[in-house]
Amino acid sequence: MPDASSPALIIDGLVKDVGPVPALDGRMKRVISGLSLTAEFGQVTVLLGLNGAGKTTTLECAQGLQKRQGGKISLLGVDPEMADAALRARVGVMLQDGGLPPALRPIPLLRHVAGMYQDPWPVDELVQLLDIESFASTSIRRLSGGQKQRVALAAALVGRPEMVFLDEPSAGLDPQSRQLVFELIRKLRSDGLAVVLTTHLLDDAQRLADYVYILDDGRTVAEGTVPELLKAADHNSSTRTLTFDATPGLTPTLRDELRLVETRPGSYTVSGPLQSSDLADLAGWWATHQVMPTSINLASRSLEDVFLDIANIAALERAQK
Ligand SMILES: Nc1ncnc2c1ncn2[C@@H]1O[C@H](COP(=O)(O)OP(=O)(O)OP(=O)(O)O)[C@@H](O)[C@H]1O
Repeated sequence: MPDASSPALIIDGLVKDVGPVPALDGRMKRVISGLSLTAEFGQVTVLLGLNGAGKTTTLECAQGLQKRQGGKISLLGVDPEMADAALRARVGVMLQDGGLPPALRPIPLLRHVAGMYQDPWPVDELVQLLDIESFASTSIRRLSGGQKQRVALAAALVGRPEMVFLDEPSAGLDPQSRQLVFELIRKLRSDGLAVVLTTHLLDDAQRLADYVYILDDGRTVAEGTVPELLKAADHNSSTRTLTFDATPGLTPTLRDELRLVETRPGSYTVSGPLQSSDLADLAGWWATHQVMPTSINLASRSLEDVFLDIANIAALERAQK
């Protein structure tokens, strides 16, 4: 295993231009503007961002697949633009479009890839972990999107890499396959690998991430562990949502800072900086008016709420520039 005392990946002030772009009269377009991030061994680092935020470009620069215009990158201690076969063998990559040979069947493909490494992950074990056996006799061309994803993940891991880049590994997976992939990612983490992944599924990020970077317009606009991001958002907007079902049209009186809406007859939503004393006030009001709610639910903010807040603020700031 690698030296886990220094990060697996360090990106410092990455700048990336693409083009020439016809819509810009053939000029280049800056899509990454000074982005920095770090990925540690034994952790799952998640990149979040709206479409076009720069996640794939960042990962491709980190892997040395695209040349950068500025900044420094250290991938397992080496500049990825100088990567040789030895470095590539230490890094597993699962791309969004898979890039698998369409005519092959999954297991021969994995055995072929395994043959390129001195000490590969036993193919049978990977096949079992990702439940590839059930579609093993089908050529890759005819596999469903989710089945291809699982083969692509197995192919990224068969060389026993020290770090893996997974671009949207859970996209298009059914709930059962998603669970298999999650368990495997958790195993990679506990085996000490550095896992860097992108996803649009905030629920997945919340369940898997040790550290999250939120990208917008080629920059990092927020970072932290999931609890840190949730806590910071609580300070900023402190929105928790209480919903309850009770007597239609009988609207409780609450503090001015709280917003109460009867979303449909008898269904109420309270949002705002809810405190425990508000719950006591509400219960008192119900007691006074002899109301017994039929359901009550207090939801804490999810990573999705935080992400949308941050993305909206970033978009507003861009519009004001
Ligand atoms: N060759 C290119 N020419 C013009 N624009 C490009 C080129 N490559 C990337 N871009 C632009 O760079 C930006 C970042 O793209 P990138 O694919 O990295 O985003 P992303 O965050 O991965 O998006 P998604 O979530 O949709 O996969 C986008 O605005 C994209 O249109």
